[in-house]
Amino acid sequence: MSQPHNQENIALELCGIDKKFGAVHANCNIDLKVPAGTIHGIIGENGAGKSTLMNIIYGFYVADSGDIKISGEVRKLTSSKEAISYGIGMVHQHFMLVDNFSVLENVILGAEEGGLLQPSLRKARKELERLAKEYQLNVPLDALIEDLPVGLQQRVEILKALYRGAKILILDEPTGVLTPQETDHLFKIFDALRDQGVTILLITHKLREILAATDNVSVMRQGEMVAHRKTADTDKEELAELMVGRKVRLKVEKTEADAQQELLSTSNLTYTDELGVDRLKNVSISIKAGEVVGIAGVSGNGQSELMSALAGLIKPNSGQINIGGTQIDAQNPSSAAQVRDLGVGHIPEDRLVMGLIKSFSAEESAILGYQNSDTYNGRFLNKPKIINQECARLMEDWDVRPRDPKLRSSLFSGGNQQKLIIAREVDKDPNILLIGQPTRGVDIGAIELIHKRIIELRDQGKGILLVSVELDEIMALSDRIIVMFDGNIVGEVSAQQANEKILGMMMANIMPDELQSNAATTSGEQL
Ligand SMILES: Nc1ncnc2c1ncn2[C@@H]1O[C@H](COP(=O)(O)OP(=O)(O)OP(=O)(O)O)[C@@H](O)[C@H]1O
Repeated sequence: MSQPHNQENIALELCGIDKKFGAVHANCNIDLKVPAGTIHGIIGENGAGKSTLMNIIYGFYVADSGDIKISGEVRKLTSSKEAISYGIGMVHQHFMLVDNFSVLENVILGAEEGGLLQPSLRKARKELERLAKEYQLNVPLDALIEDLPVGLQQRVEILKALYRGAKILILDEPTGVLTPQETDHLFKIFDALRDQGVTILLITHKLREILAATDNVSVMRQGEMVAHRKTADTDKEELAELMVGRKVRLKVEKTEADAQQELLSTSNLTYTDELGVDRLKNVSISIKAGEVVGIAGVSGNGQSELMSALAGLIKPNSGQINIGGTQIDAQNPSSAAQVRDLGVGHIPEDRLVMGLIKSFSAEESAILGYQNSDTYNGRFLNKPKIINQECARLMEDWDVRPRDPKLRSSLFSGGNQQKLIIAREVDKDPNILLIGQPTRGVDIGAIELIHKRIIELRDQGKGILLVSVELDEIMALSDRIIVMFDGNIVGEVSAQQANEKILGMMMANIMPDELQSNAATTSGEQL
């Protein structure tokens, strides 16, 4: 696994980095060389040790052994402050910004003497305007963070790192929350940074992005660095196999759907949020047994509110929801528990906010929402042995790693948390599954499993509503695709009709020529 490079041009070198968390050997004797002014991808299954390694480089964790060299010099990095002083910056998966501060205040916060005093702010503004221009990082400097879309919040994080002098920038899953357009822009920013000699370490599960954006790629598996490749010399199939240690089916195999009776429908559902914004405008949909209905749209166009309304989590202003023949009074909707009783399983979009409780053990998270059922409760006390056994069974069935029901939910990697949540919901044998972003931050082996299981559920006659920002995923799994824009359903296409161009245009509320002729049959009322 040699990595030949001219020593003088190495921005970052890791020699024998080792880190254990109790029995978990998260990083085993890792060697890595990253040439200056390159974009270096780090890939690996969930739990392979990527975030741990990046956190060591960023001084957030201290390695048990091994050396970190920055521009050829061994540096002790025992805090993020030290790492920043050596020119290392990190943009985390979950942003670390103060919501009710402006962009400018966030960038300067803690970065220089004088803090938020006027002279410092003036100086910072000038510097930020320069950086924004140089790297296509335009952000309104006086806007509050809470008013910015996630794509712009991410730019603030990048600006923050550059403002502190970052020459090596680590980005952990930066595109998970971005629209395709925002992702394209991010890659342009990467190119501009590379042109100025900045070195980028990019962690992503999306092999398409690795191939599009990086110069080199290194693969981790079970704590070890198992391969290095020049990006130009490899392809998706090889990288997937290196990550997982076996051949991975990248294509979803499915036969044509055999849609049966209607299981769920809405008519003219409307919802206005607490700020008075109309999020759902007369949304009418139908889901039948044995089909996957995908909802495509740039995030923020009503998909999340539709899922929440169907799951009984928000109260629509008007309209009807019918689940399995039971008419629900949408103004006084059943609680989430009652919706569940009608056979609806819900895999929420944000697993850390609504899917599980981070401080709970896996076995506690594995019964969330069902904790009051007789299965888990005796007459007076709950049944700890049953709860433990059930969680162990789900872990085995869905390959949740590590198989430790007692481990805190927050200590599982994102993909393993996701498998646990899906396992919990599917295990209750619902007729209808509302699935939000099923593979966000999930590795390729787990995606293969999750996709396969979703199609199996469809073939068993379940009705599935799928919301995903990943167009590839929507196209691979759905039998029908509904597109939402500004709270409206703007059209529907079949799996056969759909392609990225058509969906992209509909997501921008432009009716593609191909669909003009049958536009009349795709309005919300007919769905
Ligand atoms: N603070 C911690 N305490 C205990 N175990 C931990 C801790 N942080 C990580 N781990 C474990 O170390 C291993 C590596 O985790 P890490 O988060 O580095 O993987 P990853 O490759 O980044 O995964 P993902 O792609 O899901 O983000 C996992 O088994 C994880 O459960």
